Order: sequence, then structure tokens, then C-alpha cells
Amino acid sequence: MSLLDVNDLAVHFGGVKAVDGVSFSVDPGEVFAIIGPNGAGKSTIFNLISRIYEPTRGTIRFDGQDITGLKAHDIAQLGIARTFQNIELFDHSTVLANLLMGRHTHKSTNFVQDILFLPKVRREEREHRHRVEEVIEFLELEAYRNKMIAGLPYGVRKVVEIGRALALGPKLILLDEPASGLSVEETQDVAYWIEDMRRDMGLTVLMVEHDMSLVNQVSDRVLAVANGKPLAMGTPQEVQAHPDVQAAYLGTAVGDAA
Ligand SMILES: Nc1ncnc2c1ncn2[C@@H]1O[C@H](COP(=O)(O)OP(=O)(O)OP(=O)(O)O)[C@@H](O)[C@H]1O
Repeated sequence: MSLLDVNDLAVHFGGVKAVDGVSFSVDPGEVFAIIGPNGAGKSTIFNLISRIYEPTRGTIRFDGQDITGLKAHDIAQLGIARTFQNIELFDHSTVLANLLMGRHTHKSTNFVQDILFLPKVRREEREHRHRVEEVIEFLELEAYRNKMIAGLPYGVRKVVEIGRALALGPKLILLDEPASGLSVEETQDVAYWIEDMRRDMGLTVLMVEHDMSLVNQVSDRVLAVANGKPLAMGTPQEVQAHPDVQAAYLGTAVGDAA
């Protein structure tokens, strides 16, 4: 059974059909990429799945459950985490504090329990710290643990953003352009982490990406979209060779349209 099932998804903003009849399924443990030229609707698909936008039409099922009507907070609890194209971290907090915030959705204690620091609160706090320390080790962020986000290089902030999503302990992670703005070496690190996320953490990965070297290296399957509509789906090689995909990127090599 698929982990994620998107069926005939559409959202229209006034006259703009940002997403228009997109369907795909992602299997457990799969790395699935969505590609397409600028303005194709890729981020909008992410915003629909993470329940930021209401679809005009279509359904989204996750782990056998219809999540089309759920709120963003509910889907985080079900096990969907995401990163954003424009990094969304708290600049004036430390890396550790930002990663701990990624755990918030698992908080089951209330305010009174918190101020009394009851055993349940201490136990949860320990679990949160443990998970966050695992993420810090996994992403090799030890040197930055107590540093403020604002002072960190862009590449490190991008990694912390992935860490914040991983801290949630998700089944499915949505990565919105994980390689954008990164050097070739940093992009290679992202490729290794994606492979490790799948192998060591058993994660399923859905990513939007322009960098075709990353897409080719890590993706099992690719969906190409343009003008909100699906163009082709298959292996990275099949999709890049598809005439409609070539036409959508006319004048540029596929992947250079960013
Ligand atoms: N909230 C919104 N209101 C109106 N139009 C929107 C909104 N969100 C997206 N759009 C429009 O939907 C279309 C698709 O945008 P989207 O950001 O999803 O493209 P994209 O494929 O992610 O592009 P890029 O690669 O440049 O990030 C664009 O025409 C955009 O202007």
C-alpha cells in the first residue's frame, strides 16, 4: 500500500490554476521527486499536502487515512514533516532550541504540569532531548548546537531546517528545494543524508528540486509538472527524456531552469 496518495489535486487562485489535476502515489521507503520549471506549481503541491492551502478539488490520503480536511498541526502529528524553500527558523534562538521546537507537536503535558515539572514532564523532556541529540549527531551539527541561527552560514541553516523536520520523528519528510543555494559539496552531503534517512531511519522522502544531479542520484521516481499539470512520471531518466518535459524546459537543459 502507498504511504501517500494524491488524487486529482487542484487549487485555483482566482483565474490562476496553480495545480490542476495532479495525481501520484509515494510508496513507503521511496524517494520521490517533483520537478518542473519556475511557477509550475511544485511548492503549491507541498502547501496542499501540508494543509496550508485548501484544495479546490481532489483528495490526499496518508497512511490509509483521508487527510484532505485536516489542519497542518494534525498532519504533523500523523507523521508528515516539511522544510521550506525560504528557510523558516527562529533566527535569535540556538540550533538546539530550534530543533527542540520541532518536537513541540508531540507535547502531551499541559501548562500546570509543566510549571510543576511533574515526572511526566521530565520524561517527555528527556525523550525530546534524546531525539534531538540523535538528529544533531546524524546531521553532524555538534559544533553548532549552541550557536544562534542568525550567525550561521546559509548551508548550515539549511541543514538545521532539515534537522527541525527530522526532530519531529516523521514517517514522511517533504523537502522543498533542499539543494537550492548550496555548493556542489554541500549538495552532495544532502544526497548522502537523503540516502541515510531512507536506509537508517526508514523514512519516505518527497522532494521538490531543480538540481537534476541530486534528483538523479537519490530519486526512485520523478513527477514532472508544468503550468500546474502533470507532464510525465517515471524514473529520472524516463522523465528527462520525455518530449513534453523537454518542451517545457525549451531553451534550457532540464534542471537548469531555476
Ligand atoms: N497564494 C497564492 N495566491 C495566488 N497565486 C499563487 C499562490 N501560490 C502560488 N500561486 C501561483 O501559483 C503558481 C505556481 O506557483 P508555485 O510557487 O507552486 O511554483 P513552483 O513550481 O514552486 O515555482 P518555483 O520553482 O519558482 O518555486 C504561480 O503562478 C504562482 O504565482
